[in-house]
Amino acid sequence: MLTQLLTGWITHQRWFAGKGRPIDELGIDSDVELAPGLRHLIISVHQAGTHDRYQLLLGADGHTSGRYSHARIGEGYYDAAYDPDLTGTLLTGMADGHDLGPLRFRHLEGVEIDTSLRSLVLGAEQSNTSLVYGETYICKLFRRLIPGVNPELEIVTALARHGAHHIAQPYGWIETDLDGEPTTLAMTQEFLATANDGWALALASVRDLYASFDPSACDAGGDFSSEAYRLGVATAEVHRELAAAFPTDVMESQDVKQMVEDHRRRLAGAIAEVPQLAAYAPVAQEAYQRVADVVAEIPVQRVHGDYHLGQVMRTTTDWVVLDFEGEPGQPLAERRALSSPLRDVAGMLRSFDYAARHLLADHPDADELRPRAIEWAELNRSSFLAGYSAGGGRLQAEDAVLLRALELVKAVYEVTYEARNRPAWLPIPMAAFQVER
Ligand SMILES: Nc1ncnc2c1ncn2[C@@H]1O[C@H](COP(=O)(O)OP(=O)(O)O)[C@@H](O)[C@H]1O
Ligand SMILES: O=P(O)(O)O[C@H]1O[C@H](CO)[C@@H](O[C@H]2O[C@H](CO)[C@@H](O)[C@H](O)[C@H]2O)[C@H](O)[C@H]1O
Repeated sequence: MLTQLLTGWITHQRWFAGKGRPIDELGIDSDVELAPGLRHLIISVHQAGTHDRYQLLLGADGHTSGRYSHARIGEGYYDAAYDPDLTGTLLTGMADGHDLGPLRFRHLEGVEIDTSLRSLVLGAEQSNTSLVYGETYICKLFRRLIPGVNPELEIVTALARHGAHHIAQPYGWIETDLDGEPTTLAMTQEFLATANDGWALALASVRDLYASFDPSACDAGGDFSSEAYRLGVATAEVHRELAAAFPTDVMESQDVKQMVEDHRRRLAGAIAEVPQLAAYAPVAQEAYQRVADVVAEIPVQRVHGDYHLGQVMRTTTDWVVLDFEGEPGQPLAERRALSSPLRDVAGMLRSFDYAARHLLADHPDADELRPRAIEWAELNRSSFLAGYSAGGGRLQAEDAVLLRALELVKAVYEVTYEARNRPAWLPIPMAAFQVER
């Protein structure tokens, strides 16, 4: 029976959020035939008081004669995201803009989608599954479904309408209604075939520095600081475009204090999960208290929300910002709430620290290299900030208190993220509390 097969299979998927807990019940909420041999399923998973929904492209084995054994779900069925003979149906649907039962396929006005391209699943499985069509489109299938328009779709379509150029152009999307709300199932964007992601570029620079005999970060061959500066400029431009495309506001003193309270609560939650963090709690508490004491108001707007080097790509001409979804796992309302753009600035500053430190973990000369790693991070942090200011981003002397606190807020988030996903990386965010700024 299909639900039994799915129950056994889903717990092994990278994107399944309920790992380690038994499934009480799995049901099929929606089952739509997209093409012969291809069904679109929305599955409900009930586990000890939680209810999550996931989507799946279900292929019938008869169609493939077992060619997609790596995507096998069980006798007779496989995950058809891996079958390029079937995934063209998604492009055709978006190109036509038709409805299929409860599913709505849409494209942006004026966009023509090439339906002849074949897909490949991008790299390793993440929280979502991305299909790359030829070298032209990337279609992200959101696996775990949260009712509401996905912030990534909402933001990039609004920015595209405003003529923004630091984004991958959106082309189309698929949606349905969940709990009475239009809910994004997938979105298709321009695939940046020749671009490199910021994390890979930064690591190349750090490796180069470690290998070189130059005494300082700025003299090393693979200097990244001019790129960090350009990234700062691009970030300021994206913030300006977000402020033009969405409402803005000013957070008054009472709300600033409320925000500080929320950060304190999150810190307490993180300590409950990762007790070693307790030793550094006073550092964060002090930074938060300074915000409550001296910051009277904060300009707020839509922001990226989970900004780091893995979310930016360098094309031949400029930096492009991806994945405006906010922090995965946070409720949609929180991810869409207005925030200080310094939150993104703080996120990227943390990312320079990550890039500098993560290669130290297994390095035989870690103690010798540590000062150079710190120097690399400081150089790129200051270049990024200089670029952000030059690009028109608000960064005044009095913003230092808020920026410091937001960096520690991000480090607290990273502590729980690493404890859950990559415990060996935990020392990287922990080090953020040991640096005096
Ligand atoms: N438009 C794009 N063009 C080229 N590569 C992309 C594009 N979007 C995403 N990628 C690649 O996929 C990776 C993960 O993308 P992302 O949107 O951050 O997914 P996730 O939400 O799973 O983290 C990026 O680091 C990048 O390498
Ligand atoms: O890219 P995602 O939306 O999945 O973001 C999550 O995973 C990130 C790691 O892939 C994580 O980022 C942290 O590690 C990065 C290096 O791998 C580093 O550059 C970031 O600064 C650091 O926060 C992110 O926090 C998490 O939400």
